[in-house]
Amino acid sequence: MIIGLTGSIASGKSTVSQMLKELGYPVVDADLVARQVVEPGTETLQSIEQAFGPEVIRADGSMDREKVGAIIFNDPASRKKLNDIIHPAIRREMLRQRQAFLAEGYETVIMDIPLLFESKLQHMVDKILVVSVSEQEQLKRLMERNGLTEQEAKARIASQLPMVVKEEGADEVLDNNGSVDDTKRQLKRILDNWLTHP
Ligand SMILES: Nc1ncnc2c1ncn2[C@@H]1O[C@H](COP(=O)(O)OP(=O)(O)OP(=O)(O)O)[C@@H](O)[C@H]1O
Repeated sequence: MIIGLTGSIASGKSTVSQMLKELGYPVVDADLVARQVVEPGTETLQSIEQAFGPEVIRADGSMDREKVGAIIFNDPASRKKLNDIIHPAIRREMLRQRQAFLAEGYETVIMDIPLLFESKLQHMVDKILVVSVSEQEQLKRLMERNGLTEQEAKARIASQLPMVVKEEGADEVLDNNGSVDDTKRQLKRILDNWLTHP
């Protein structure tokens, strides 16, 4: 079974992803994959160099994110060009890692995809688990973790798909308003249920 793990900013996805790793599940981490596909020497980075010129590559062979950021800033055509290179590469690599875990003999694979709904990647998974918190708790945790003002934190929350929309698309919603232990108990219950009644 392929389980997609998602939620909103500061809802507790990383916390739950870590719990799943501790329980022994293999995790494909979309944020990590996004960095892996543009590591020095990758085909994707070569394509980016061809598209935007050698100045986007640093002396050590890594991508100069600031330069790339400056090029695509306020330039939708360049942004699209970059996304058209990077997004398919991320999807391919996520599927490759998923397949590698299955080939190793794992029967359940977790795909930790923060923007699962925004990127329309529902087709990659069999079940969707959404980690949810109340707006109040989300705001409080985000301000604390990132040292943001209320206004800054609210702006970040507003830039994503609303929590309720994600909950509607979920097979199960994990309520992360309580303690970490409470979340762990819910997680185990949901997994037991899915894995015994797929
Ligand atoms: N049940 C909980 N009780 C208290 N604090 C929590 C709980 N779950 C997570 N947190 C804290 O809330 C913050 C956000 O959690 P986490 O980083 O797991 O969220 P996330 O969804 O991965 O966030 P992002 O999308 O921004 O990376 C962290 O500081 C984390 O330690």
